[in-house]
Amino acid sequence: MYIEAQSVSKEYATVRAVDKVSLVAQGGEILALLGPNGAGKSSLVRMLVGLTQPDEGAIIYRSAADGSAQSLATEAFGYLPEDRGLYLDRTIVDNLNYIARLRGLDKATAKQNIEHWLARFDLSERATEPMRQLSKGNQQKVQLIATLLHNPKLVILDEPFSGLDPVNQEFVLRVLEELRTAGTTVILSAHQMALVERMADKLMLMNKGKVIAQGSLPQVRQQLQTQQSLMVEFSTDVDAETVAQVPEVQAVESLDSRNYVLQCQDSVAPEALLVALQGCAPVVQFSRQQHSLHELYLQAVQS
Ligand SMILES: Nc1ncnc2c1ncn2[C@@H]1O[C@H](COP(=O)(O)OP(=O)(O)OP(=O)(O)O)[C@@H](O)[C@H]1O
Repeated sequence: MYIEAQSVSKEYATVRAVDKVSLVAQGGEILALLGPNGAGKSSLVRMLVGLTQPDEGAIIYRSAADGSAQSLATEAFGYLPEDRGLYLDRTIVDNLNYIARLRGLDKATAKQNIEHWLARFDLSERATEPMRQLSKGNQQKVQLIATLLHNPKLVILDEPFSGLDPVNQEFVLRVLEELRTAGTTVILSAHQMALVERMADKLMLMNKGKVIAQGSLPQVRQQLQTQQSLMVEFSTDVDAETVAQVPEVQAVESLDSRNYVLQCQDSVAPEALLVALQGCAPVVQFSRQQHSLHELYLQAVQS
């Protein structure tokens, strides 16, 4: 199954939380929604799982086989909500049995799946403890198990990494990669750029309800990158002012009297810049610095 959002918008009393957002998430693919607090990620996710309806546009679930539109059966998807929903006074295993029944699993399959996932998440020995006794991270792991228990084909996770330590974040990342390998469609929202950068096939950056960049990581980089940073080392001392006078250079940061970091428009060809810089003094080293997704994201949402 795959999912398509066609120019969906959602408005609350005073705010347009989602503004004409379109996306397609295919089986065997991880789509990550990124954006600052209030960007509209959860509002979008709630529409994707059918909890709320778009004011404009449409959400369509399609068969992977022939692309025909389908209704979304509860057993077909797993949803990790932003407001976690398990009963804190009940034990882990009671909670998971309850979820398994809701998802239509028979007793034997429920038992088998619960045991499998508890072992996988290293929680088998705590199965009979009330949720309340667990750390925040372990509660989050049980929430994830509740989402995956019935082997859904479409998994939608609102901030799956929140509350997890780095080791467990890595672990969840591996689980998501396994789901992808198994052909599951995975959509998640997250704030952890470095993790998302490593795993997502597609990214969608939102700000104030709108999409500001969308596509594969290289495509998103290209859409966000308006400036490039270059490092230059001259063979002799050069004044910062002399370097700043090179027309292509927008900003200069001096590391010492021979080494500079330069900011230029992304459209400037490095070869042309190198020729211009040679006019200041012979250049012994010249390289382009790669901005991290985190840096590009900050530039985009703060501008
Ligand atoms: N039920 C609601 N009623 C009114 N306004 C809402 C409601 N839900 C969300 N909003 C508003 O819609 C905007 C988008 O919120 P949303 O929770 O979708 O953002 P988000 O990107 O998920 O943020 P975060 O990263 O903080 O979870 C915000 O301005 C928020 O205050």
